[in-house]
Amino acid sequence: MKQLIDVIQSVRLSDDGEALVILDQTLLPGQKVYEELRKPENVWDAIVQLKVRGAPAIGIAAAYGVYLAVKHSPANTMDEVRHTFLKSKAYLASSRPTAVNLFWALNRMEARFEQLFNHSNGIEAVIAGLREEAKAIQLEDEQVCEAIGEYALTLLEPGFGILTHCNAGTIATAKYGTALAPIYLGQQKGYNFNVFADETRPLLQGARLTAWELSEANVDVTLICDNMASIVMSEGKIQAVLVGCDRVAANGDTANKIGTSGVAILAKHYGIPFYVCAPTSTIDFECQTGQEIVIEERSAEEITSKWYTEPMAPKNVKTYNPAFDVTDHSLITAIVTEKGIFKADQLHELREQ
Ligand SMILES: CSC[C@@H](O)[C@@H](O)C(=O)COP(=O)(O)O
Repeated sequence: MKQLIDVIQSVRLSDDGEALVILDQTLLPGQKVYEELRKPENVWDAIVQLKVRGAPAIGIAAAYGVYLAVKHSPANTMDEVRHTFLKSKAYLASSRPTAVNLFWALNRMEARFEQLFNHSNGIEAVIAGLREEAKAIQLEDEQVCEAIGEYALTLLEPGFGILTHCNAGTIATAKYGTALAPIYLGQQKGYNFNVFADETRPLLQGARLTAWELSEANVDVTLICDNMASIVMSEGKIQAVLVGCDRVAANGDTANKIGTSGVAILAKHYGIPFYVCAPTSTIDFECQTGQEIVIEERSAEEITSKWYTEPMAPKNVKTYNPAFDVTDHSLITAIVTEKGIFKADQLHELREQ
């Protein structure tokens, strides 16, 4: 029988290569709507609105975005093509600031572009090469997530209660997810995990996406409000915390969805291991500590009125809506990558590889 991870693809190129097809994550779990995006403006907008979200999925979308910009451009000369490429790259890079995969994927596309530009047999060859590179980023992400899942599974035992925050599942990546990858792989082996999903205020990625993904996949999942994590931990229901992340600094500090650092502090208090699952493309060795990570701030409306039929806060009340927070490396038991499991102070080994 086909599993959810085999049938849901949140980002892919259309069969004719003319558009990026995304699953609109803002409409889940109510509606499963796929949208075709042809222009960089559409891709930019989909990333800003979180129609496509999750660090690896954003990177894949942006990679296809620059390919589509060149493909649909009226450029006639190689210099015009280069101008189009660089303009759309800079534009897509401005969509969200925190997830390093966005910049990583765009830089990789640029390196390929320069190669093609210097050795190319014309515009069509550049377009074909960019398409190939974006597809490679997507396929590699699938393999990378599977490897993360296999490594993370070695840290877990059948029957474990697992707490997760936000959504680092199959829809946030090419396939499998990062933090949810070991849960899918464990399910295939009959591990029978009990997963607790934090609802993840204010945009409810845990309630709308993780709870949806896991229940569609027949994983035992229990939805809790963010402020219930402490009680479920104190009741002995959680044996491990698994989260994804948007950027890992060289010292192991980790930016992930707002609320993650609070979960890590609780896990430390209750003596529960806290694992961050991330592809090595999420490690930013240019960034020395978490203090250097730019944290996206989003609109007040996400806190005051979204999801409610009437505004839930006084008009004009001051708000603060950081989309991510940084978990100090001292709270992280290990970082699970496709190349193995690392303590924060071992990350430099990956830099040397
Ligand atoms: C594999 S997804 C990893 C992270 O991007 C994820 O945990 C997260 O925080 C996503 O935030 P979002 O704002 O929903 O894009």
